[in-house]
Amino acid sequence: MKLFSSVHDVTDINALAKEALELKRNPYSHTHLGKNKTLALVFMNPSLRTRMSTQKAAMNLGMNVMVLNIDKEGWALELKDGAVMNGTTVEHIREAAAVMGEYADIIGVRSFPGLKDRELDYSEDIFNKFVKYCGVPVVSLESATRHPLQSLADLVTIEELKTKAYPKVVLTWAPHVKALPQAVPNSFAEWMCRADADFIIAHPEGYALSTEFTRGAAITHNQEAALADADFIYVKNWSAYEPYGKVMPGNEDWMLTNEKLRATNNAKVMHCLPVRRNLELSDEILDGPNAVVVHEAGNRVWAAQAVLKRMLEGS
Ligand SMILES: NCCC[C@H](NC(=O)CCC(=O)O)C(=O)O
Ligand SMILES: NC(=O)OP(=O)(O)O
Repeated sequence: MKLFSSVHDVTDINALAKEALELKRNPYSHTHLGKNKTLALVFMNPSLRTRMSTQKAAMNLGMNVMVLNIDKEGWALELKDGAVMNGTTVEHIREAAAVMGEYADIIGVRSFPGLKDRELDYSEDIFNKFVKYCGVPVVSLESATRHPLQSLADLVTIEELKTKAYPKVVLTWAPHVKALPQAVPNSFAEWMCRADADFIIAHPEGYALSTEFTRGAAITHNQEAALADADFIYVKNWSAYEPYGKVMPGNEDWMLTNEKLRATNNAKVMHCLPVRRNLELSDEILDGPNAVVVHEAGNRVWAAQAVLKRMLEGS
């Protein structure tokens, strides 16, 4: 594997999830694989889980890891080709990415969307320029439109905890005070559309995701109907795709509560984290027996380790 940017870079998602679970059972089975290999993690935005779980995964494989918070610690990056750099940007991504490729065998990149210009965000300009200029395998640590390491960990979690071959999985929109990216729901949808699951998306009017990611999913504005008999509920806020990046007033009643859980099949509640308590998800759910969010975050290690292992193997 030379690139892990979306579900399209994986031929068999179930085999990859199985490999992640094998690594969970035997984390140090491949410590020789990463000997004298270096992973560089480049962050343009904050991170707790992605940063620590990917570092841990690399260490389990015997790799060395370097982290650069390029937004705070690097030179201001220029992205535009042909730019006359007489303003605030100091270094072009062409040199920056190429230089990092001299120091690392694999590079991870986190680059959130600006949520102002849809065409620019959905072109994955920053992520694709890293891929183009660094010259080594690249793994997405959440890009403008996708978060595949999260989605793989989510698939692993569902495979691990499901009690039937074909569980009902509901992705439900949740309230928030800010405009958030569509990357996590886009990505979860495109993985779930290929998973062994009955997959439904519930969101208020105005929050339809791009059909590029949701093709094959059932979509409804009726949260109550969607939650009926659900085995897994994936809670996430996102801003509108059209009009791009907007947040509509209202819809506070979309927060998941114990009352809403009653109609489900004792559903396990998932969230990628970080989660804003009592806005996106109630205390009673997060502190109750149905929440699997910490377990899910734990699985980020095995997802990252399976991907890094394949990159190191060149398979
Ligand atoms: N990597 C996990 C999610 C990252 C991001 N959440 C956030 O930016 C939360 C910010 C806040 O709650 O203020 C998102 O939704 O894509
Ligand atoms: N879920 C997730 O990606 O968390 P971080 O943003 O903390 O990495």
